[in-house]
Amino acid sequence: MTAIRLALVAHDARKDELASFAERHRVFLGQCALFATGTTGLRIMERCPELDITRLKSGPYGGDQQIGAMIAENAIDVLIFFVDPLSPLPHDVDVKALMRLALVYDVPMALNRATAEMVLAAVLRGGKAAGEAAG
Ligand SMILES: O=C(CO)COP(=O)(O)O
Repeated sequence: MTAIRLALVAHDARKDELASFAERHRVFLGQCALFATGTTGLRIMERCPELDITRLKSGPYGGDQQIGAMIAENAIDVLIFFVDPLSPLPHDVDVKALMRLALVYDVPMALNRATAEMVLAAVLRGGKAAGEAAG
């Protein structure tokens, strides 16, 4: 089976939550091809050093756009993006652009932990969330 290409992104206030999520699912994540924005990737690797994560630029410096471009190139199957809804962000337009491309290309996109748990459960069961959309 081809590895699921999973993008992981979190805003600062949600990075601990995403690192804990990654830790809980570290066995499954170990079977995925993982991509993350710079600081998010670092935080996950601190908790789960065995995970092989391709780290892109930090979000405000183009990391969100890099992941968006990967989605447009059909190189991401699932986006997990723990968003902070309570803080203003200097790169809000990049965040919106990333979400927009996930919508345009119908890539499963989890914006909080509850949804991410459901998406991973669906991926484990197979089906569209498992990357068939990339077909
Ligand atoms: O800003 C981000 C998402 O919008 C994430 O970037 P970092 O993982 O580098 O903090």
